[in-house]
Amino acid sequence: MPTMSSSNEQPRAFRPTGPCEFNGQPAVHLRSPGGAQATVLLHGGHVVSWIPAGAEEQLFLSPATAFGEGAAVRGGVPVIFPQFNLRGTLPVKHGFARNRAWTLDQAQVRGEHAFAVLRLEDDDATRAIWPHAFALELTVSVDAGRLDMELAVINRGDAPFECAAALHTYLGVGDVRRAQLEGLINRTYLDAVTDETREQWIDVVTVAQELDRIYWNAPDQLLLREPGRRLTIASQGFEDVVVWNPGPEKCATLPDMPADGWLGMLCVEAAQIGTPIHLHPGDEWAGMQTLILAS
Ligand SMILES: O=P(O)(O)OC[C@H]1O[C@H](O)[C@H](O)[C@@H](O)[C@@H]1O
Repeated sequence: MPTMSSSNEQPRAFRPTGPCEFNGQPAVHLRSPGGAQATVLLHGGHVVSWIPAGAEEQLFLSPATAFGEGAAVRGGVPVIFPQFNLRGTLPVKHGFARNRAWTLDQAQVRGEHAFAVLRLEDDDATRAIWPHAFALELTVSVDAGRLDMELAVINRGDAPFECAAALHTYLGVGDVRRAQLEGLINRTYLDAVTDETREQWIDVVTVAQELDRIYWNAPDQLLLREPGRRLTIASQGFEDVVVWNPGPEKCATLPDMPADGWLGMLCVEAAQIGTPIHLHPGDEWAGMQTLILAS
């Protein structure tokens, strides 16, 4: 059941950097000295809002999403770990990181940035379905027109493990049918709708119906264009990019989306799927996605 906003929440326009509540859930708010803001739920280590300085909300968050224990929030930036979709042995789609309570390590303003570090470690419940000792560290930072999200995976155990990871970013758009994603030309992708491997022959990806693609070894910089907006989507460490929109028919079957919700979103996900992350005991892997709004 979706929970409603609690009336004693501080209006977002005045929230400083530090712990807060978002829709009744524990969260951390970031505010840079220049006025850029982001909000991250402790549940899932889930970025639910990013407002660059002097601009509007850039992320999509479904008005019908559930919040709270066990929920997978629809929108924002779900953290996908240790499995992407059902591509692996776990029975849980997209793994368990998005469904669990993370802890807040720190939230600070430093120079022009405001940043927070959140952490998730293995426990009895995670080891019951994935028998490895791990830590995830998510660092979220805002500065002017820029959002950086870095996900680190650490092997805390005494045996190697393999995993996948992704930052499943839901970008908000005015009308997805008028949005263009540029930069994927000549890349090979798996079309997950038809289960076929294809080549991207033109430079622009547009959405008119369900679109679900994993681009392998994607470039580290893409551009989202729509009327009045240019947003650069950069990544480091993540080799793949997933582009997803449910389209009208699939959207109508999603209980946590309004029927026309697909028009207002485009997922551009920084992902490590094709070549699994392989970590020896004590090793660490990190990947970053950066969003930059052109002024
Ligand atoms: O509904 P969810 O479990 O959040 O998954 C939402 C979507 O995530 C990714 O983008 C996958 O490529 C899609 O196949 C999936 O439908």
